[in-house]
Amino acid sequence: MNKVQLFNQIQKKRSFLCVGLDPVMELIPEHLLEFENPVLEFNRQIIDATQDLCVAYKPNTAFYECLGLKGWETLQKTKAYIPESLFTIADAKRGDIGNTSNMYAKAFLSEAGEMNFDSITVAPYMGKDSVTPFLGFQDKWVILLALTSNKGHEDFQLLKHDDEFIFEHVLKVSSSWTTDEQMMYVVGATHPESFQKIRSIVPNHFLLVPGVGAQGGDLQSVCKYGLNSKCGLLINAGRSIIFASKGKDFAEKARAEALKLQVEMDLILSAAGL
Ligand SMILES: O=C(O)c1cc(=O)[nH]c(=O)n1[C@@H]1O[C@H](COP(=O)(O)O)[C@@H](O)[C@H]1O
Repeated sequence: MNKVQLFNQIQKKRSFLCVGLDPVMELIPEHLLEFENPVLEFNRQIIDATQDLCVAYKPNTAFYECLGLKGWETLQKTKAYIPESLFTIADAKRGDIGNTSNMYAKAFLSEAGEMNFDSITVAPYMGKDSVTPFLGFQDKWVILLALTSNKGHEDFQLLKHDDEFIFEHVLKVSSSWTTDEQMMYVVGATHPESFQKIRSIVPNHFLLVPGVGAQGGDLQSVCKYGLNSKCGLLINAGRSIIFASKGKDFAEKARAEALKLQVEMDLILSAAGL
């Protein structure tokens, strides 16, 4: 999916919500355990209940990899179940020497492959040749970690280099590797104070913003400086939506949580004239 198509979906749905599909076997409602593949059934029902309220889904591959072969199959079938009009993110946080990155890119982005995601999260630590192999696919995206939502972001991302933070340096340097039609950045919702600076470095890029909901991030504060003329934000919420209830009403409750965010997003878009 290209940038114009993504923005069109945002305007059509009045939403820039990304639902995080990070299922945990222990939290799957009991009545689903009778299905041959409870995790897949869980994901399907979450997708059915939320797809008109969001523009993207982000399965984090760790939640599937830990289930072995069956997990990979579940990831593939989940991806295949997501309607084509929604943007898909393989949250795999890859990045390695060039020829290895090339294989990761094929695995997750290739149209001929089994996954065929629109995008993949990538760690910048190994530099340009570890990232560029992911850029060789038309209308597919790299989502590079910039300022992450976790406590450990302080350990490296906030070190200074030439009087700027390392994460700012990552934004400056990596944004010259390709255009804002192929690169997005991860910025945690837990750092609302950083969005003004980030927008001065990358005014036009989409930002994937995890951390709203379970991690305590606030939508309004992120949007204050994060929003740009093409919206430029995908706000991810995982647990607060998919585990809103552990009962038979889990899909209904997930929808209610997604709806709350979508209604807020509609107002934000309208106030910005989008
Ligand atoms: O790349 C990510 O998506 C990511 C980056 C980051 O800085 N923080 C972060 O929480 N994430 C992911 O975003 C999701 C957050 O999920 P919830 O905290 O359940 O909403 C998880 O899949 C995390 O791995």
